[in-house]
Amino acid sequence: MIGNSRLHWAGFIGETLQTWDTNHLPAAAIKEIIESWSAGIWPQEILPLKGTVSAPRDLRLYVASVVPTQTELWQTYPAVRIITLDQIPLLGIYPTLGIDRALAVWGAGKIWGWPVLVIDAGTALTFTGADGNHQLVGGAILPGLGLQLKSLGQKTAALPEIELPAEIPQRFALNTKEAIQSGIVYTVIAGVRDFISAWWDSYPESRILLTGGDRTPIFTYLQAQAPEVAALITVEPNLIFWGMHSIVNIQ
Ligand SMILES: Nc1ncnc2c1ncn2[C@@H]1O[C@H](COP(=O)(O)OP(=O)(O)O)[C@@H](O)[C@H]1O
Ligand SMILES: CC(C)(COP(=O)(O)O)[C@@H](O)C(=O)NCCC(=O)O
Ligand SMILES: [K+]
Repeated sequence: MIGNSRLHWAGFIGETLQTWDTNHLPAAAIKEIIESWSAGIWPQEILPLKGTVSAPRDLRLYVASVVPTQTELWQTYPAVRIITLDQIPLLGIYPTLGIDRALAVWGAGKIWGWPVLVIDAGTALTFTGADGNHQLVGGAILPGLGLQLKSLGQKTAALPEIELPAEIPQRFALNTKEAIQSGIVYTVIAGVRDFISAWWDSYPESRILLTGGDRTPIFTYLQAQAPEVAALITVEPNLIFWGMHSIVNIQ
C-alpha cells in the first residue's frame, strides 16, 4: 500500500505474513528491487526481512496507491497488479475515493461485519463508513496528527515543529510546546468522538475500527478522555491488507 508518507508492505513468505513499513523509495532502489525479484532473489539490502529469504522468480506484487507518481515507478515490473476502485465490490463508490479508504472499509466489513466505520489515522485522518448493504455511506477527511504538527511548525515564525506526546497532555498549557500538543490532541479527540457518536446515531450496532500510523497515540488519548468509547473500538493495523487479501482472492 502506497500512502502519502510511507510504503506499507505485507508479504506472505512461506506460511507466515510479515508486515513492515518503508519510506517512499527512489527510482534507483525500485529498479534494483525489480531486478532482484525478476532473478528470484530477495533484495535484502533494500528490504531487510527476518530470516533467510529467497523469492520465487517473478514474485507477484499487488500495489494499491494514493500517490500516482509512486505507482508509476512499479509499473515496469512485469508481475505487478495494480488494485483499482473498480475491483472493490463496495457499492456507491465515487470516482475519486481513495483506494486505501475503499480497501480498509471493505476489509473491515468482510472480517468484522457490516455496517462498519473505519478511522484511518495516517497522513490524513479519514472516516469511512459503509452500511449493512455494503454500500458506502460516506466519510470525512482532515489533516492527520503529524501533518497538523508539521503545518504549524512550517507555516508560522514562532512555533516549533514538535512530536506527539506519549500521554494525553494537560489541556490548559503554560508553554508553547504543550499548548500546541493540547490544541491538536484535544480537538482531534473531540472530533473523533463526535464522528463516532454521529455514526452510532445512525448505526447503533456498528463496529468501529481504528488503523493507520497514528492509531496508537489516538487510541491512548481516547482511552484517557473517553474510556467507555475506547473500549468499543477495535485497533487493527492491517485493515488495508485484509481488504487487499479479499479482493485478490476473488479475482
Ligand atoms: N517511522 C515512522 N515514520 C513516519 N511516520 C510515522 C512513523 N511511525 C509512526 N508514524 C506516524 O504515522 C503517520 C503517518 O501514517 P501512515 O499510516 O504511515 O501514513 P500514510 O499511510 O498516509 O503513508 C505520521 O503522522 C506519523 O506520526
Ligand atoms: C484521503 C487520503 C489522502 C488519505 O491518504 P493517506 O493519509 O492514507 O496517505 C487518500 O485516501 C486520498 O487521496 N483520497 C482521495 C480523496 C477521497 O478519498 O475522497
Ligand atoms: K494532494
